[in-house]
Amino acid sequence: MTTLQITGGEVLLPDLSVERGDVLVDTESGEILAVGDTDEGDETLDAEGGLVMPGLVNAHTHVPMTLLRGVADDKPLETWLREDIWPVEGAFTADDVRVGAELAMVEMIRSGTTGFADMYFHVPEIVDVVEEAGLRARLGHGVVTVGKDDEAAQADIDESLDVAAEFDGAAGGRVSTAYMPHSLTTVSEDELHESVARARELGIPVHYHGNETTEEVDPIVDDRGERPLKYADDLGMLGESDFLAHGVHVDDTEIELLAERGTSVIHCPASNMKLASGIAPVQQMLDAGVSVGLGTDGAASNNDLDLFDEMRDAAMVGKLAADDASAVAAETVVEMATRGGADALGFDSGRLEAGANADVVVVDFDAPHLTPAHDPVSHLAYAVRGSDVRHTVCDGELLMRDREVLTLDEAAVIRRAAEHARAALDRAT
Ligand SMILES: N[C@@H](CCSC[C@H]1O[C@@H](n2cnc3c(=O)[nH]cnc32)[C@H](O)[C@@H]1O)C(=O)O
Ligand SMILES: [Zn+2]
Repeated sequence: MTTLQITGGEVLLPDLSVERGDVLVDTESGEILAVGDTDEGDETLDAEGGLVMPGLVNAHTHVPMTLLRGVADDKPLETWLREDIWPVEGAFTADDVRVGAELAMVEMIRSGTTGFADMYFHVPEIVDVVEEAGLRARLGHGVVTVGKDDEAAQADIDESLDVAAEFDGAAGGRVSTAYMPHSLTTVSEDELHESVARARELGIPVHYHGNETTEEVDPIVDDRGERPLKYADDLGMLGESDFLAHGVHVDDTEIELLAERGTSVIHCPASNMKLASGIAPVQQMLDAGVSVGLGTDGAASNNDLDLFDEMRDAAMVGKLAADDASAVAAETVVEMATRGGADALGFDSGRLEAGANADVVVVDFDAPHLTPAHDPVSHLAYAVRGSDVRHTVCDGELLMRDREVLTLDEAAVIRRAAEHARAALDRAT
């Protein structure tokens, strides 16, 4: 056994109290051995002046979309997807996806994210990059069958189920998978019915965009005379390990259903604001017992992958939505970005506790915008930025030390990403 002691800082404990202490990690098994007063490690990581906390979990994103950052702003979802995003994505090669994923992973490591869920295509490339970057991820191939002939639609579904079966447990267990139909309107009822049953046979969770906009919800209600999540429930898509992104336009009956079924909702406040999709009733969902994680969604609708930003957005817009300044409090968003997301994705992470995965980051509190540090949890929600992260550890492996990314060549990744983005845009237009 080789051990790493993260030492000299304050530690954020699972009850969100903060104490001076160390975290001892088994770098081989990738587990936390002890928190608080620990033995010395074979190696040490200096956390002086910092807060040691669980790595953040970005529970809904599309990593290769970093290449589309700033490509199409200030448009609503449907127009944005059909006019701008899907045409360029159609020109993406497997290599573009790899390069976009690399850029996203550098960005996530730098801003304290150690785990994420991703829906995209060319998933084998994304698996490769996760393996190299050292992060933890639940990955899937997004299925869109609307506008495709039967053969192409079936091929898309088969590919999603095949990659999910093939890569579950890859990268030494850091990669897990899910079946990912894009949404309840971009895949037909028969297709969902049949494919979700196949996902159940494989024992893999289902992840999709749910109740994101009124343009998506209204036609379902008009055509079927029932709420979208009742429809999803009938299709078997509200299991305990399933998780849906957005949940913006959900009514009381749907909130109750989510709580009863134990299905998680991944709140993506920045994307919902930017595309003017609406404001998710997060406090209401939490009060009803729904488990909620936090996601950035893709970089083209955010426009970054900084979960500290997302925590602040969630707290701010949550108060506005509830017309109550005490709604979606600092502790709540910190929970959502750590344990909430980890639980939604089935990661044994998101808390600093012996036995949990050693997914740990150190935030440098020695900065003017973080002074005075009366309440570290308040700072995490409202004042810390991704660039304040000093060290990032995932599965016991050091991914960034003193703001230097160790697993990917940052300068080369940035250069390649800029080149690939330009070339893909040229091909698409
Ligand atoms: N196999 C599909 C690809 C789906 S991947 C997942 C898709 O979700 C899209 N996407 C990104 N953000 C959002 C969102 O907020 N709502 C709905 N779709 C999104 C993204 O652009 C990507 O095309 C195909 O052949 O088109
Ligand atoms: Zn999305």
